[in-house]
Amino acid sequence: MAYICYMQINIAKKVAAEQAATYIKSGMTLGLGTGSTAYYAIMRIGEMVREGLSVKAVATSEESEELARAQGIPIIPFSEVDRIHIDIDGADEANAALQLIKGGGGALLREKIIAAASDQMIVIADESKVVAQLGKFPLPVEIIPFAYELTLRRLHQLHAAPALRKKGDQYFVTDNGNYIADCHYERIADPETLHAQLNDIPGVVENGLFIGMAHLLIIGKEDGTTREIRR
Ligand SMILES: O=C[C@H](O)[C@H](O)[C@H](O)COP(=O)(O)O
Repeated sequence: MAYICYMQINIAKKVAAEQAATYIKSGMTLGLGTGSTAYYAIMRIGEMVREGLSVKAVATSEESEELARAQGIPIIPFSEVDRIHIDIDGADEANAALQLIKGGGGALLREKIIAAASDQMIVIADESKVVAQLGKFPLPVEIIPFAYELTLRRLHQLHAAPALRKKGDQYFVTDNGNYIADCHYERIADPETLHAQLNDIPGVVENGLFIGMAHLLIIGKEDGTTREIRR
């Protein structure tokens, strides 16, 4: 996924991202998400920095870090992070309880570490991401390459119908050097239980269910308006 490909403006994603940016204040440390919606947030924060906003940031992926630096957003090492005030990130699916599926771009592990360390996680999405029940979007599960065949077997036992993600004719490799198994559930009736079952498998590093992490969901619409759901 290269940010350079977002040439055609997506109004719904852009307005959600820009609304999220209104919560940012000078002096804050920010978490910067990954993906085509987070892209608009990083671009807006870059503009705000150039207009005089004073913030520091950490990024959830190499590509978001690169984009942020190019936009003039100061990126700090984690050793210098005291607290992260606001994390702004996208989602592949979100329900009304603000439970999420993330990791469509493969950044779920770093995204979850940063979301968990943030005072507030703001999720930005267009309307197509809002669902009654999670699961139609294949759930990304990050697994280590060692003995991945055995880990996939364990995922099969959880009825995940896992498919190892590919990039061209190679396996997709995350920023952490791991693989992604996309798990096809169609409907996830009990996200909490599944989250625990997946992370209990040796070889699974993390899964893309984000439960109890998001505080605010900002939904952007094509007509340029936004709607907010708070937890
Ligand atoms: O790994 C990627 C992230 O979880 C993204 O935030 C998620 O896939 C949503 O991406 P997008 O905004 O491009 O739909």
